[in-house]
Amino acid sequence: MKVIVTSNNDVAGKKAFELIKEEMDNGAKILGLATGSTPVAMYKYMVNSDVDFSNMTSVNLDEYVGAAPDDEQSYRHFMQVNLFDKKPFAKTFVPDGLAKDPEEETKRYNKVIADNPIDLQVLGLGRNGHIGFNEPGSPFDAETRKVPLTESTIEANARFFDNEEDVPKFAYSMGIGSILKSKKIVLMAFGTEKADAVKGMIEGPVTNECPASVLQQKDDVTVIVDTAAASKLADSSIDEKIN
Ligand SMILES: N[C@@H]1[C@@H](O)[C@H](O)[C@@H](COP(=O)(O)O)O[C@@H]1O
Repeated sequence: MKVIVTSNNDVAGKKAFELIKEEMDNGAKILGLATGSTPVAMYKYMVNSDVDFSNMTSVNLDEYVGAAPDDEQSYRHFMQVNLFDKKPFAKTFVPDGLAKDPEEETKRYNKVIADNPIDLQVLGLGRNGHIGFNEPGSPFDAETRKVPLTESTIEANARFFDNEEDVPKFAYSMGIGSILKSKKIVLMAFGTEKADAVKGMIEGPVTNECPASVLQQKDDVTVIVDTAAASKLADSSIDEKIN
């Protein structure tokens, strides 16, 4: 695990974009993408670059169950607005929040992941250490499935909805087992509210109580955090600082 601390999330987004570009120069064709506020700066750098993504495929981590693609809070909508509408990809996959049969949808999405092995997976981090929507307690070998969201995640994501009651209670999420199959991982986390999760992920025991801690066992993981999210880390955990 390589840990980079940046002065702010814009610098982090630029660094993550550069890592994507580097992988594309090395032949990467399939990106695993994430939503949330964390990757927004990275998408801005992608959109404002002269990089051509029209031969690329993307596979997103998750989607709210019940969210229509054009719902403003759906992750499909987020991806269209922040990236795909401005930088077209050849193919983009996001779980279908409106799927009638959850079991069929998870099977379909597992086939999408198997058919499109991810070269580089971008991740954010939940305040409780979740990745995708793999909440504490999630098995490390899980594939895509329908998962209940924890109170902490519902509360954290309420800022995107008019009322907390409107936050969906379930999501489709790529499982940790599938995430670990990607060749490389870039995880970003910003702000003091992520500092405990960042510490657990990097310095804590590997336990599914902090799902992201499993990344300690994977090669080729780059963690990019701002100074606030890094505030509880020991100096010895930090490999590089970028201002
Ligand atoms: N399912 C998403 C995750 O994919 C995201 O990484 C995380 C952090 O969100 P944010 O980046 O808005 O802090 O929580 C959400 O619940």
